[in-house]
Amino acid sequence: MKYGVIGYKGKMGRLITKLFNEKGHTSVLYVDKNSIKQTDIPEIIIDFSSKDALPHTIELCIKNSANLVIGTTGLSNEDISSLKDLSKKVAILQSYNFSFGINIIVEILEKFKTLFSDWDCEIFEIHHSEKKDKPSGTAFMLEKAINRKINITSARIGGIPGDHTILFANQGELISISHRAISREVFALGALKASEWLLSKKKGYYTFKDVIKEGLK
Ligand SMILES: NC(=O)C1=CN([C@@H]2O[C@H](COP(=O)(O)OP(=O)(O)OC[C@H]3O[C@@H](n4cnc5c(N)ncnc54)[C@H](O)[C@@H]3O)[C@@H](O)[C@H]2O)C=CC1
Ligand SMILES: O=C(O)C1=N[C@H](C(=O)O)C[C@H](O)C1
Repeated sequence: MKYGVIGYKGKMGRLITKLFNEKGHTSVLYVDKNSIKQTDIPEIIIDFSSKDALPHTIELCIKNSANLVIGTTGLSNEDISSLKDLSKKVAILQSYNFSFGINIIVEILEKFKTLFSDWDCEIFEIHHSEKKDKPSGTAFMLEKAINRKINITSARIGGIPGDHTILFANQGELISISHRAISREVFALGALKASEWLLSKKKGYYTFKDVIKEGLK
């Protein structure tokens, strides 16, 4: 596929470009802060950058009729509404976490949340010290899956790619559900899987759960 990367100079942008090229895909659009290079029309645009990039990303998707895979976090409700509007024109896959593991945990939480309705719950997340947003997008995804207001504790320390723990406790027991990304390559692999899946779609709003749905049945 011909693809473009928004945030190509960043940690995720560089990994995505390397992986996609290794798999035989061709990068034809590179965008970063104050920098744009285009050699052809992309079929898919992949955005792992910053919420500030979103208006330009949307403009590029419309101009190139390109589908969008977006992993950028820290998006507002208005940003999500803009993406939903865009999904009437092209296909969009948005997720705050492109690992299989977190999406499986989300599925489990959605299914069993009522069993925990009278348990205390807290979410803890740890990320590398360069991460700009707090709490993580994934923590919000987990809170949404449990469907109630949950206290989230964040730490920004060292080079941790992404750790999330959900604790459920009552007076006699503690359940801990944890996920650790061992390397951020897992997110690049998820973005590749998502892009290949989205390529044939014409329009609509999808999440990474749609990609892994077959395996969850
Ligand atoms: N959904 C997921 O699975 C994952 C999401 N992320 C998210 O992806 C984003 C990027 O993460 P990293 O690569 O670690 O960050 P990074 O800071 O290493 O890279 C971000 C890149 O975006 C560029 N950028 C910033 N503002 C821009 C703008 N207005 N226009 C174009 N480019 C712009 C920066 O110059 C930088 O090169 C973050 O929002 C992060 O939370 C990161 C890992 C996994
Ligand atoms: O910025 C990161 O690095 C990550 N961001 C995502 C988030 O905010 O949840 C996903 C992952 O944990 C890595």
